[in-house]
Amino acid sequence: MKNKNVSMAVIRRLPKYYRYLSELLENDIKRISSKELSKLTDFTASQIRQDLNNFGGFGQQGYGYNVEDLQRELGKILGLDKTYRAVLIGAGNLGQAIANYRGFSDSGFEILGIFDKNPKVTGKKLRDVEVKAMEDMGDFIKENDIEIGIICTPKEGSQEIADTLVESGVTGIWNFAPADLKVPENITVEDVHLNESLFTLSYLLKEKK
Ligand SMILES: NC(=O)c1ccc[n+]([C@@H]2O[C@H](COP(=O)([O-])OP(=O)(O)OC[C@H]3O[C@@H](n4cnc5c(N)ncnc54)[C@H](O)[C@@H]3O)[C@@H](O)[C@H]2O)c1
Repeated sequence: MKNKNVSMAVIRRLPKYYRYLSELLENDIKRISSKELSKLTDFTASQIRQDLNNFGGFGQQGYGYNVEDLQRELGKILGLDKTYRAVLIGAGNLGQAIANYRGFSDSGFEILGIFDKNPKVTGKKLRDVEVKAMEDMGDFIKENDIEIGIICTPKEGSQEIADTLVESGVTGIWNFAPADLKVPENITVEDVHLNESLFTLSYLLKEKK
């Protein structure tokens, strides 16, 4: 599969293709042209063909794409054909919402451990997972072969949490804290900065007036 040096812009479009293809499959639609996929996704047909060609191309001239094959292959490209073992830190409003959402575990992201520094929160259960004290996190990560850390704490303390995650063997961080974490090169951080997204909306609304 020729997926070396694929740009981040392409990678960021793949989940959207995957989502629409999954919906098509649910609706029992067996094939789709890049033109039809373009109408759904708002990407141009040539963009779609170019994007998919990065990975070897899956369409056939005059036929389009086989929805099931393409969805499965994109799933593999996105790494969704395996399960991921994760811990979540910060069992507050956001942490609880994420831990309670079944969609993530259905996609193969299993939250096996939840940690919080507040003793009033530790001992409580979120979807059968007991919230543990931060002191227990390092050993838990090592013993349970955890790959992903989900940070749902305030900015303060988030860098120290990231450091502990990395020292303990985590290789991916899903970061909801409004902080730019410093991590070694071999560690992948995906930030979800909800406020920044909201401020972009605010800008775009202002520009329309
Ligand atoms: N709640 C949302 O919808 C939302 C929206 C946008 C951004 N965020 C961001 O997500 C983060 C969490 O927000 P929230 O609303 O869930 O906050 P919250 O105050 O409800 O929960 C934070 C939890 O983290 C724990 N915590 C704090 N510092 C810690 C540390 N150093 N180690 C371990 N645990 C620690 C607290 O005890 C608490 O249980 C914040 O950074 C916030 O900016 C949340």
